[in-house]
Formats: sequence, C-alpha cells, structure tokens
Amino acid sequence: MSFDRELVSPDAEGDERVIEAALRPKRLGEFIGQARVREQLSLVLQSALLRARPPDHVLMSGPPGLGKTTLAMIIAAELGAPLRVTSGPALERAGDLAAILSTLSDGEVLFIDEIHRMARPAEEMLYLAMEDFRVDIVVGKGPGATAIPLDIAPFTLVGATTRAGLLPAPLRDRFGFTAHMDFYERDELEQVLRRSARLLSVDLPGEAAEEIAGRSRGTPRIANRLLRRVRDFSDVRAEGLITREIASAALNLYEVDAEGLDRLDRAVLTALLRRFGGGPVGLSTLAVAVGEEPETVEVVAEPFLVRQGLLARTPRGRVATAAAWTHFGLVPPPGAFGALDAFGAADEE
Ligand SMILES: Nc1ncnc2c1ncn2[C@@H]1O[C@H](COP(=O)(O)OP(=O)(O)OP(=O)(O)O)[C@@H](O)[C@H]1O
Repeated sequence: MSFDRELVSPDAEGDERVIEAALRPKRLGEFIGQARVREQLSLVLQSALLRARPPDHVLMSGPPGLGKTTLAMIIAAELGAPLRVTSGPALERAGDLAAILSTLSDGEVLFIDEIHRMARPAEEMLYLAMEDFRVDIVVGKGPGATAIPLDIAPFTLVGATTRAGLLPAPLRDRFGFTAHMDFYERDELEQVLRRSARLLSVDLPGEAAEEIAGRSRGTPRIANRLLRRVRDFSDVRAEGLITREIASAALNLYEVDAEGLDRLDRAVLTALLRRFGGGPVGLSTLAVAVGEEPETVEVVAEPFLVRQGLLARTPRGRVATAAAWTHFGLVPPPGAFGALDAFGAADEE
C-alpha cells in the first residue's frame, strides 16, 4: 500500500517550498500561536540585544510543519544577523561542519535542521564550537595525528529536531534554551489561514477558515496546503466562491476527514484495530502493515494520534484507545484495554 503523501504529509517538497517562503512570517510579532515559546524566545533575544552579545544556542523540537524553520529565520531577522542554513544529513564528516564553522561571521545564526541526524564526528566538533567558539582541526592519522585549534567567530546555533529524545545528552545540554513546539489550536490555525488567504488574495469567509482549520492536524503547513486545494476546487467548480460547504466538499474529495485524520492516520489506526485487535503491537510491525517506514509512522502520524487521544504508546507497544474504536464505529474485543490499564500511556520525549 502506498499513499499520495503530497497532500497529507507535513513535509514540504518542490514548488511548495517556494510558496511556503512567501507565506512565512518574517518577524516574531507576525508569528501566530506558540505563545509561550514566543514569549520565552523574545526574552532571550531582547536580552542578547541589550548586552550586545549573541544569545544562547536555541534548540527547537516538535513534529514537522509547526514552524521551526520559520522561527530560525525570525531569530536571525530579530537579531539583525545573517543566517546560514544546513541540515544534519548534510554533515556527514567533521570537515563538512568545519568548513561552515570556520567561515561564520561574528554573530551569525547557524541553523541545523534535523540536527539528530548529524554524523558522530561532526557532532563532537560541534560541542567544542558551541562551548568555546573553537574547532580542533585534526591533521594526520593514527598516533601521529595532531589537533590544531582554530578560533571561530561567536555565533548562535539554532538546531531543529523532530526527535529530541534521540539527541545525545552532551549536545542537548549545550543549548541554553529549548523551544518545545506543540500542535496549534484551531483558532490559531484560523488566524494562519486568514493571513495566508490575504497574502494569496483568496476571499476566505470565517466559517470556511474554521472548516479548514479543523482538518489541518494542528499544523500550519497542512493548513496552508489545504487552503490551496480548496482554492483549486473553488476556481474549477465554484467560480472562485469559497463557503463552508465548498471547503468541506473539497476536503472530502481529498480524503481529509472532519477530525483532520488523513490517509496515513487512518491506515495506522485501522491496521491497529482490525489486524492487531487494538494492540499492543510494536512500531515496526505496525509500520510494515501500512507500508511505511517506522520513522514516518512515529514522527508524522503518531504525535497527532496521541494528542487526539486515539492511540497510546505503552511499554508493550502501540494501543488503540476506546475513542479510536468509536471513531471507526467498531466494538473492541473483551480485554482490549489490558495493556493500557496495566501500564498507562508511556509517551516518550
Ligand atoms: N506560527 C506561524 N504562523 C504563520 N504561518 C506559519 C507559522 N508556523 C508555520 N507557518 C507556515 O507553515 C509553513 C511551514 O513552516 P516551517 O517550514 O517553518 O515548519 P518546520 O517546523 O520547519 O517544518 P520542517 O521541520 O518540516 O521543515 C511555513 O511556510 C509557514 O508559512
């Protein structure tokens, strides 16, 4: 089984990156939702500006599409500093990182997306750079190898991760501030949608925004994408008019249900309910059953399902909750919640 991931995935690809860039809030004041993170970050940035020193390194963690890259750009903008962007998978060797670190300018913001996927030698180089603004360039091999220390410009590291639990403690501890990004509330998503509609010159009445927001999995990137699909539908079939009914018809066509569950969410839950009697079942087994990578199920589908109270992570595996059985109109077998009762939900991170 494979999915049309374009519509429902919280990841952005191809042309979408261009549209996203246009829709990104540029300053902290324009950033919607995440009130606590915004306030904390604003203090960190303002005090750095007062002291005329680079702020502490910032780690942002949370599911994809919640605005981590946007916030990294905002941090640089608020500091009036240049921004260098890279990602964990691009830093395969220590030399890849050394090339970046040694050319940073004073106060520059270095954004490393997917920082949990950085290779070990690069990670070790980063420890020293974060703490002492220094890198050790190793020359030669074996017992004759020497480390030549090289001072680098004071900089601010902004790391983003969907898997904070995978970061080694020494790296996590070197961040002075961690922003935990959570799914957005419905009214916050409505604000995101109203803002995007304005920028895209789309006439979006409040009740249509409400309808789209309710189906956006708490994720601004998905809200913006659904808005564009509703706009397509309205242009082709409704002469450019958008109402709640038209938005609803468009989203039904794209198989995004009223709870915001998408095809992957539904596949995970139906496999759990129908094939494994509601669990407990291990992540890998569940992922094989829906034809996805375990990481996709864990990072993309599960956080939202856990938040909606439809799935629980227990030490013995994934378990469907009573609400999941009800959502699909199914009756749980006797003893279905044994694992939940015995252990309770053991959400990681
Ligand atoms: N708080 C917000 N207010 C308005 N729009 C937002 C907000 N957060 C995110 N967006 C929109 O959602 C899109 C995705 O955000 P962003 O790329 O920053 O997410 P991300 O968490 O970095 O995701 P990934 O880690 O997958 O790259 C952006 O184009 C932006 O338009």
